[in-house]
Amino acid sequence: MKVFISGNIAPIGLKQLEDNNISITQWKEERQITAEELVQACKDKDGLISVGPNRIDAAFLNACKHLKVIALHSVGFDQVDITEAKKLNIAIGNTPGVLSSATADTAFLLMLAVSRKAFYLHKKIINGGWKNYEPTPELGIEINGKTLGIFGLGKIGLELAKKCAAAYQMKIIYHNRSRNQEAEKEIGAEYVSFEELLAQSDVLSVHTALTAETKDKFTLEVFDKMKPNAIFINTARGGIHNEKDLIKALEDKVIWGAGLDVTNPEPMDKSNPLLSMESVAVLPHIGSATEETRDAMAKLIVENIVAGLKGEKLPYQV
Ligand SMILES: NC(=O)c1ccc[n+]([C@@H]2O[C@H](COP(=O)([O-])OP(=O)(O)OC[C@H]3O[C@@H](n4cnc5c(N)ncnc54)[C@H](O)[C@@H]3O)[C@@H](O)[C@H]2O)c1
Ligand SMILES: O=C(O)[C@H](O)CO
Repeated sequence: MKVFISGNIAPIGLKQLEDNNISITQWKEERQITAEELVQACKDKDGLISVGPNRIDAAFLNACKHLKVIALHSVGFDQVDITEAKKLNIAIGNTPGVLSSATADTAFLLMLAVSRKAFYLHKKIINGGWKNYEPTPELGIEINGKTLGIFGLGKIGLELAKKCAAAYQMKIIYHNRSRNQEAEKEIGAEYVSFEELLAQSDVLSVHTALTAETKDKFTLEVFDKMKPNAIFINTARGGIHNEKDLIKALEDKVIWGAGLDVTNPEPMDKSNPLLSMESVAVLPHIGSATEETRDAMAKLIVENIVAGLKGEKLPYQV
């Protein structure tokens, strides 16, 4: 059985694939593989491990109908045409759960970094701007005891809510497609309408998938309904907020700050105005990027690939 890997996965995953007698070919270049190159690379393969944003759209799936399984190196699957894959009987697997804590940590890190203007002040030191100790004009705001609003209280949202309730006694409110009884019982999370979420959150963190419903959900009109001292955090997908509107909302002080692990497009251009704003922190999509989590993701990917190549139901099937 032959598998193509379109990027890097943890070495433990490569070893486990070899232990299962799976022959692997891997994309080693620094640049992202193109759509044409991906089709070409998958021509004689039985499975694909898709790392990064390669579009697994109808064109790709129809050009590679022979694939038995595609294991995503992600929990998100907005890059995949699931309906078409189902029609063509190609199993799609993802990596739920194992990355929830690491990704919630990234949201937590951004929340604190924004609240104290940490990335901006770090750059200020590099640029020789730290002259002496004095009350700084760049004051932060505190998180302790404030209200955290979660948009999309699934696995990652719940991890963040638990961390914020425990560490900072934050009040947790959330808006979701359905009620999350576990969160309501465990941390007293309160279900609110989307409008209430906007009106009450001091920190609003996005954790839904990118779908037709959530695409461009956060526009200027929406930011306008938030508190002027609110912090907006997005570690889900860059397409969920409208970037032009977010820039305008920050420039006009409609909201206080923003922390982003995801942007639209990715990579973000280094001239982007968000990168020079005081109360903004941006990371290059590192939500799950810890050694422990990447090892755990690789193990799930191997389980999905091995099952898919045998024609069995994937343990983590989308
Ligand atoms: N930055 C990163 O590296 C990183 C890492 C992991 C996941 N992610 C992103 O985070 C997303 C969430 O991951 P998860 O494991 O928590 O998924 P999940 O499915 O457990 O949670 C998503 C939640 O959003 C809710 N939801 C979906 N559409 C909604 C809508 N229109 N309105 C309200 N609620 C809605 C769902 O009901 C669910 O509770 C992924 O889809 C992925 O895009 C990013
Ligand atoms: O969805 C995910 O798991 C991350 O964003 C990695 O792509």
